This record gives sequence, structure tokens and C-alpha cells, in this order.
Amino acid sequence: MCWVQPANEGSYDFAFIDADKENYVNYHEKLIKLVKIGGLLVYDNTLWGGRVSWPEDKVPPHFRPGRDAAIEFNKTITNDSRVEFALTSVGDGLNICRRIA
Ligand SMILES: C[S@@+](CC[C@H](N)C(=O)[O-])C[C@H]1O[C@@H](n2cnc3c(N)ncnc32)[C@H](O)[C@@H]1O
Repeated sequence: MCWVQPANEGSYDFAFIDADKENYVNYHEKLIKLVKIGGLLVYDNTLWGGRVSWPEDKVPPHFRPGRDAAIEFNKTITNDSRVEFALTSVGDGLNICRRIA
């Protein structure tokens, strides 16, 4: 992420995140600085095929890392006072965050 530099802070209107789910929390910490207040960060796959709501023992093992990462990420966003968010059922789950601080 070579564009994560102090000179770029607060200069983006929008970011779409669709890479490795285990790093979503790390990406969020970097991107929240780059997106301006009022800007949007949209995270894909945050319902993980609905498996975020399944009991862990019902989730096939190969789906668990993604499920656990999505749960951790959504909890992090819920507790992040820098954003307001809507976790939507569009596609595989889009968590739409608006930076407010
Ligand atoms: C589901 S695809 C996203 C496709 C993208 N939204 C698009 O429309 O082209 C996931 C992408 O994340 C990338 N990716 C996976 N792990 C990554 C990592 N650790 N760092 C950076 N990119 C990663 C993959 O190479 C892949 O391109």
C-alpha cells in the first residue's frame, strides 16, 4: 500500500475493500486515515454467505477462517466511533461505512 502516506490522508472519497478477509481490520486502520470525513469505505463479503450467523460447528472447516474474520471485522466496526455503518445483505454482505470523525 504505497499510497498510505501522510500526504494522502483525508484525500479519498471512496474505498472498496475486497481482498484477504483476515486483513480487513488492518486495511481499515490504514484506509480510515486516507478517506476524508464524509467519505465511504465499503467492505465486501462481510456476511460470508450468511455463515457469520451460523453456529461454528455447522460451518465447514474451509469456510471458518473467512467466517471468523468477517465476525471480527464487523465487531470492530460496531465499536469504531470514527464511522457510522450499515451492514447490508447486498451480494455477499456489503458493510458500508461512512467516516464521521
Ligand atoms: C475476490 S478478488 C477481488 C477482485 C476485485 N474486487 C476486482 O474486482 O478485481 C480478491 C483479490 O484479493 C487479492 N488478495 C488476496 N490476498 C491478498 C493480500 N494478502 N494482499 C493483497 N491482495 C490480496 C487477490 O489477488 C484478488 O485479486
